[in-house]
Amino acid sequence: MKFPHRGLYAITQPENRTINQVVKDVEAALRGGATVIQYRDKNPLDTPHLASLLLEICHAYTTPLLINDSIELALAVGADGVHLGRDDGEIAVARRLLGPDAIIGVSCYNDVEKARTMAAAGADYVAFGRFFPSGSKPLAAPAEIATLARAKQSLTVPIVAIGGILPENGGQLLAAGADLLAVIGGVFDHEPEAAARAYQALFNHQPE
Ligand SMILES: Cc1ncc(COP(=O)(O)OP(=O)(O)O)c(N)n1
Ligand SMILES: Cc1ncsc1CCOP(=O)(O)O
Ligand SMILES: [Mg+2]
Repeated sequence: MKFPHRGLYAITQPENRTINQVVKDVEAALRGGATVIQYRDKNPLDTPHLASLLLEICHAYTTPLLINDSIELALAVGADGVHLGRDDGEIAVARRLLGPDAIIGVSCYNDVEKARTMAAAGADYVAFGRFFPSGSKPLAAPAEIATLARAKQSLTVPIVAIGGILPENGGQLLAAGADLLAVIGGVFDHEPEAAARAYQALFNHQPE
């Protein structure tokens, strides 16, 4: 499955939720128009089981499911790809294990030079952030909105922005150069279908 060029990138929030609730919430986000789902679970209960359920529902909506942090889990469940941060493994290893069609995304924080290196190494998208204070990851280091504009000038892979993004503040990130908005709390701390629609509306106001 291809990584989209724009849209809402919804990331799961399984803490204090049942497996059924997470699946229902992800389906609601998909109904609302989420274009990518990432399974991110820092305190897993039954990770392969939940990941497989999410993969099934994502594919029913022809939407890719990426796995956060774990190349092994992505391989085990046949996910569409993986998201790697600075301590999560190498692009080359992910590519070798997951294959040429896998979507491999990387965190670049506030570092455009790193993003160029990662894109040259085969990353399918690069992510910058956090742009606004994030309740989901309070200690995430800040990134500057100007970084998005600099990234846009020198990168051809899609640019993802993350961190404290709401329908009210996402537009400025798109205007600065982000292609996708990655969101946890703004979608899953609310009714996810309506929340996803509110983000999707931002893309209707941006030039292609
Ligand atoms: C789309 C996207 N961007 C950034 C991150 C953060 O990755 P990382 O720095 O590895 O932090 P954790 O999410 O693992 O806490 C992400 N997950 N997704
Ligand atoms: C995983 C991650 N990396 C930087 S901020 C963040 C959390 C984003 O969640 P939220 O959209 O709730 O701020
Ligand atoms: Mg990580």
